[in-house]
Amino acid sequence: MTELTLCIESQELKSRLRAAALLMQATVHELPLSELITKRSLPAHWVLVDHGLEELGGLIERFKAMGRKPECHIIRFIDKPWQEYVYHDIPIFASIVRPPNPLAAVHVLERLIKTKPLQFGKKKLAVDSDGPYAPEFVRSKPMQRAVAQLQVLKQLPVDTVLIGQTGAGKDTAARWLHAQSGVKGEFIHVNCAALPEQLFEAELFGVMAGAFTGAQKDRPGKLELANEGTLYLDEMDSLPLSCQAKLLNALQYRGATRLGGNSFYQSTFRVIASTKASLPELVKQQKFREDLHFRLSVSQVQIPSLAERLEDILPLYRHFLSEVAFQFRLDVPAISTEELDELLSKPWPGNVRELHACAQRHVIGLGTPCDNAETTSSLGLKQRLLSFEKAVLTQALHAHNGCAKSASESLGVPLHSMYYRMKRFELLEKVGNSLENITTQI
Ligand SMILES: Nc1ncnc2c1ncn2[C@@H]1O[C@H](COP(=O)(O)OP(=O)(O)OP(=O)(O)O)[C@@H](O)[C@H]1O
Repeated sequence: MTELTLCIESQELKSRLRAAALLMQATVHELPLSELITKRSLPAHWVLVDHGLEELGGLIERFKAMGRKPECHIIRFIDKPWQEYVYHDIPIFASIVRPPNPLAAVHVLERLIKTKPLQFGKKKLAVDSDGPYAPEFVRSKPMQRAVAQLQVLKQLPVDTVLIGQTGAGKDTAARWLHAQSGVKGEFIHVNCAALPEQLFEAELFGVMAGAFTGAQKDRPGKLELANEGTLYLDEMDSLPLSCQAKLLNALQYRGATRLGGNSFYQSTFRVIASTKASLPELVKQQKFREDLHFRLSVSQVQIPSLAERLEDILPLYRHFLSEVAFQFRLDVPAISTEELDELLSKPWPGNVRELHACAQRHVIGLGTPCDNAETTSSLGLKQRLLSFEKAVLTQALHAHNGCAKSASESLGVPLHSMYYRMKRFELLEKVGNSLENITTQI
């Protein structure tokens, strides 16, 4: 049975957590923080606190002095996401935003408690990682400028153009704006570069049954689907001129007529467009309509390239390492000084996307930032498959607390074959079990 000790000051939060514990059928103890700090032995289970870090200082010191993995795990409730992100050296298991009701509390607590065997003693502690613009990742001036603009624009649903290199985070920014603006409707993504010219009208404006051969049913267009939401026109700079004229009309009147239809429908949506190239430059080259450029560019945000965000590279990289390690149930690798230098000196033409891929390779053992990507990608198919196999096995073993039998069943491989593979990849030690331990668990 799960045991929770509540060291909670806020009465409101306390009653929510009591109700959550009831729903989870967990046993609850209550204790003021001062008593917890001076208690002879710490409770060997989950301790829920809502204090500031300063107030928690005594408890943290006590954990540190113990010099070993404590049996007691602290979950700290905070007011705002990103108040703290990752704790590398203090033994707080997780910081989570105060759940708004008991059901939400059950949800987060159960999730945390389930991940305990995996996260315990590891550095992946972030739970409330619901935003790409945590102060942690926005230390560079150009990114601070971009985020300040996005913060304003999330409250003003004006049409917006996001300008930036490939992989810099335009899509991320568009989705963030949509999520933060609190609109009722959906986020509808249209990749202008992948949309054949002949299908443009059908896709954007919709189709009535019988409009052309094969149109058996009425189909709404993206404009209709985006009603009360966001229409994200990705790679807007790739849209052919003929389509630009049709789009301009639809944006001007915020509506269209389905192909084969007679009636004009209206739709209320915000347009966010992304472009790699400068629209005024394309206008000069007569590749982009000036009127459409003016129509869209009510506001513009330049998303900086990673090379302009040197201060953000390390926090982002660390975050990706933790995220990927968590995903594959692998250890978070340490970063050497050479690797740090390399991370800061690479040109990163693929921007954040490339950084993420680099962290993936690092975690699954396919290369460090010091290896150049060509060397890594020139690894043979066999070697890459072996690496993937190792990651899958490790993940299954962690998910089953090191029990080879359960892991082999979940993967659908015979037990003897599981052992063979575990030995081959030296996983017996990695999951913290000797062969004998694992055998006795069978
Ligand atoms: N600030 C950020 N924090 C965390 N991850 C990010 C951030 N910005 C971008 N990413 C990640 O980088 C990758 C590329 O980002 P995204 O798709 O937003 O770029 P893009 O500019 O739209 O790229 P493209 O022009 O190629 O479509 C994604 O995996 C995204 O999750």
